[in-house]
Amino acid sequence: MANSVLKLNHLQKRFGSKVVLSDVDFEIQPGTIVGYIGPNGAGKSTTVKIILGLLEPDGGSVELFGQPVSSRDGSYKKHIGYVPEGADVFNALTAREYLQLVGQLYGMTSVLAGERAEKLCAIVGLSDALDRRIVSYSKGMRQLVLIIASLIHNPDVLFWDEPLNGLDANAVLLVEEILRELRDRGKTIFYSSHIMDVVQKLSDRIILLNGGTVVADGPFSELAHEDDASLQELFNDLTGYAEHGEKAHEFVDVLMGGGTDAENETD
Ligand SMILES: Nc1ncnc2c1ncn2[C@@H]1O[C@H](COP(=O)(O)OP(=O)(O)OP(=O)(O)O)[C@@H](O)[C@H]1O
Repeated sequence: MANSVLKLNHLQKRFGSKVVLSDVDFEIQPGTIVGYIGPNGAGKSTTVKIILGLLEPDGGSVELFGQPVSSRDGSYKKHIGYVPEGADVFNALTAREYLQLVGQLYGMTSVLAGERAEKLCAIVGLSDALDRRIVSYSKGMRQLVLIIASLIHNPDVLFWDEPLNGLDANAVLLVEEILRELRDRGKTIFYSSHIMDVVQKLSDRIILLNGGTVVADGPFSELAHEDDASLQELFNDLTGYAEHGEKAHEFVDVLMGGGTDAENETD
C-alpha cells in the first residue's frame, strides 16, 4: 500500500466543556476522493482546521505527508489547497488580482498565476467577470473563485470544506468531473458536503463523523446495508434521525396552533 498522505491518530478536541472530537482516527492514501460527512456541528471543519494547523488538538496527532504538524516547516503548504467554509474573498480586488495574489503566496510568479487564472476562469465561465471587483459577484461566482484559488498552484492534496455551496447544477457537475480528473492524475481530495447524492456518487471513500467519532468509513457500496438505498438513508440511520415527519408536524403546530404571544396580542 502506498504511503499515506494523511493520518489522524486518536484526535481529540473540545471547546470549553463541549467535546467535539472524542476519538477520530483514519488514514488516507494518495489518489483518493474522500467525502467527510456528518451532521451540523459534528466537527468536520474543526478536523480540517486541526489538520492544517489552524487549531490545536487537545489529544492525538496528525501527520500530513508523513510529518507531524508540530515539526512541519512551511514548505508543505505549497502541496495543499484549501477551500474554507464560507470564506470571504477580497471584495475590493478583481478575480484576476486575487488569484495572482494567491498564486504569489504559493510561490508562483505573478505572470504565471495571471495566465493560469485567465485560462481557468475562462473554462468555468468567468471570463467576462475576471477584471471586475469580486464585490459584484454572485455567491456561486465567488465560490468558483475560491475553488480556483485553492487549485492555482497545482497542489497534491485538496481540503475542501463545503466546496459546492452556492454552485448551480452545471457548476456542480463540472467540479465533480474536475475532481475525478485530478484524482485520476494522482491527487488526493478530502472534502465535506451536505449534498448526499453528490457525496454518494463522487467519493471513493466516505467517512461519517457523528458523536465525536467515525461511525462509518468505506466506499458507499460497502457501507450500504440492504435497507439503505441511498447515502441519505444511511446517514439518517447512522445519525439516529428518523422522525423528520413528526418533528416537522410539531414545528408547524407550534407556528399555527400554539396561541403565541403575538397572536394573543392581536386577538
Ligand atoms: N472557535 C470555536 N469556539 C467554540 N466552539 C466552536 C469553535 N469552533 C467550532 N466550535 C463548535 O464545535 C462544533 C463543531 O463545529 P464544526 O464547525 O467543526 O462543525 P461542522 O461539522 O463543520 O458543522 P457544519 O456541517 O454545520 O458546517 C460546533 O458545536 C461548534 O459550535
